[in-house]
Amino acid sequence: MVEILNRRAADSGFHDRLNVISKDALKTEFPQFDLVVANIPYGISSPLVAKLVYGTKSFRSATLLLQKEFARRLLASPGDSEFNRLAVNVKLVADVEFVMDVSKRDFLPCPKVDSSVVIIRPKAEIPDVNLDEWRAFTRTCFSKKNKTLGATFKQKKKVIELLRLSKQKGPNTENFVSDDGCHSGEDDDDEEASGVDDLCSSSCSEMEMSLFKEKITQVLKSAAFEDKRPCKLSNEELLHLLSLFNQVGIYFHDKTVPNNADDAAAAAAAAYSSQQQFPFV
Ligand SMILES: C[S@@+](CC[C@H](N)C(=O)[O-])C[C@H]1O[C@@H](n2cnc3c(N)ncnc32)[C@H](O)[C@@H]1O
Repeated sequence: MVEILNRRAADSGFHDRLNVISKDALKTEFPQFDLVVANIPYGISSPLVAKLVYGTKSFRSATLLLQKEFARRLLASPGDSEFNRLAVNVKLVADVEFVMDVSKRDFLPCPKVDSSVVIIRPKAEIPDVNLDEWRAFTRTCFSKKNKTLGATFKQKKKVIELLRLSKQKGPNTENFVSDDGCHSGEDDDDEEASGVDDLCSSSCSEMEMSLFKEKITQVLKSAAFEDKRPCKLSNEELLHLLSLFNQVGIYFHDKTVPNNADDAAAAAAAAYSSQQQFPFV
């Protein structure tokens, strides 16, 4: 294809205006660009979209042919069954417009899946939020997207993780944890709790854990988030919740351990980010 393209450009007298880069799109640094128009391999949709919208290169728009289901997830709004972390993270920094569906029968040979064309346009202004922390926060919120936030943040593993991070990052840890609401020995019904006791004993006491858990619960209750599900929340609501956590010294960090396609996308782009000094994924 590269040869044909170069030959056609030469035949039309445009050869000196065409630079074909034949490299892995995920591993290669893009030159400065304005427009993307691409029929991409569907297997790299997530990391490629992440690289485009979270990269440092500012561009006008990307018109992409995507697998229909992936396009629906990008376009989904809170409350839609397809709404997930991918949509949340992309919508924070870009607008996505649906253009058209393309039937698999329009291709020869006929592929297994239908496609859709979308246009992604980076937002002129993005919210003032630490984007690494945002990604870690949405990973936590959407780890069980149909669970309530109260249930998600009650998980022992998550409480320990956040407590340790807050102790590292917080300006004055002692002030974060009040003496109220201590219920040491509380039974935790968290299925992820096993295997974290060592982690806890090495870094924090059961008492600290209980108090910190209570602090998390208070944040969730203060703005009526406890019974809400992440898949129904707008980005404004999620940003508000993150700021409430930060206000009481609770911070999130990015583990970049992929356990599904979206996490893999974020991790791939994060790896790219760290190599290329991108500000965030
Ligand atoms: C859906 S086809 C589109 C081909 C052509 N652009 C077209 O529209 O007919 C996707 C193309 O991307 C190439 N490809 C796959 N993975 C890639 C990657 N990581 N970086 C760059 N190109 C890749 C494939 O070899 C394939 O030629």
